[in-house]
Amino acid sequence: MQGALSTRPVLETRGLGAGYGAISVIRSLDLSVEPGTVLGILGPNGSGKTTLMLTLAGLLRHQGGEVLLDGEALPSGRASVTNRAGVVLVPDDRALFTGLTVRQNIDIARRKGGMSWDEVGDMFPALADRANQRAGSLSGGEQQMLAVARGLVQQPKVLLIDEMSMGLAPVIVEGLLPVVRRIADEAGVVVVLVEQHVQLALEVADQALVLVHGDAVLRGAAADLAADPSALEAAYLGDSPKSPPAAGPPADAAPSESRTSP
Ligand SMILES: Nc1ncnc2c1ncn2[C@@H]1O[C@H](COP(=O)(O)OP(=O)(O)OP(=O)(O)O)[C@@H](O)[C@H]1O
Repeated sequence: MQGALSTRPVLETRGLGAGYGAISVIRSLDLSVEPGTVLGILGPNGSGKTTLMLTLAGLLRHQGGEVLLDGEALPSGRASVTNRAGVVLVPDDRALFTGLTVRQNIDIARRKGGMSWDEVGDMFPALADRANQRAGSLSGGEQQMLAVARGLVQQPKVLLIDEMSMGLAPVIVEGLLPVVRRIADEAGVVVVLVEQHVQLALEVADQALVLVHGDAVLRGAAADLAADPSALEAAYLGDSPKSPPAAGPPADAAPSESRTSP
């Protein structure tokens, strides 16, 4: 995968299995992601994207295989150890302290060596302007910025962003995604981005994979995937050698024309 800073992967999974108790969702997933790479995780509803993120974050135990950070295996199902090692999740519900101000949300999360308030303000001017506003009174887009900023001040090596666009209009998402690119380019952070707006995700990502029923049915350079919407659509519909043809996802789960066409 592309990586401006080094060719040594920061994040790897080897034969990773994930799920819930007796339920297997992800089967034997291999990933290798280099510094400064944005990896887009795509796929229809229920395909295992959030399950993967929770497992990478240590919130779910592995069902098999391993997750490695800088070549060292992370313990299975140990969220605080994983977080301290540098894998930081921005959850889809954003999990902000809504009664606290923007600045307080940042200050609580900051780790030694993490981004300063001025650096946060440089990356998110809208947050700097609202330092003393309660997080609960921010707009959805501003709350998402705050959730990402709170992740950044934890000095992540890997930032897992689950559904940045949840509840947001595409135009707002379009404004947020360049920040994701900056995070990867300027800080060398690996960003793993789950995103329903396929085309927007492919514009910002270096690499992408499509999960369907827990299998990576299509993966490659984001630009290549964006250039071949029919392959992408076929992958969503389960029409792939690695995934037997299935009834297909619900109609609203398949990428719409506006999402897949370049
Ligand atoms: N706590 C749970 N217990 C059992 N099964 C679960 C649990 N959470 C999720 N699942 C199942 O795991 C599968 C994958 O769900 P997951 O949330 O990872 O999908 P997703 O790709 O993130 O979907 P979406 O795009 O709708 O958010 C689904 O079949 C879901 O029903």
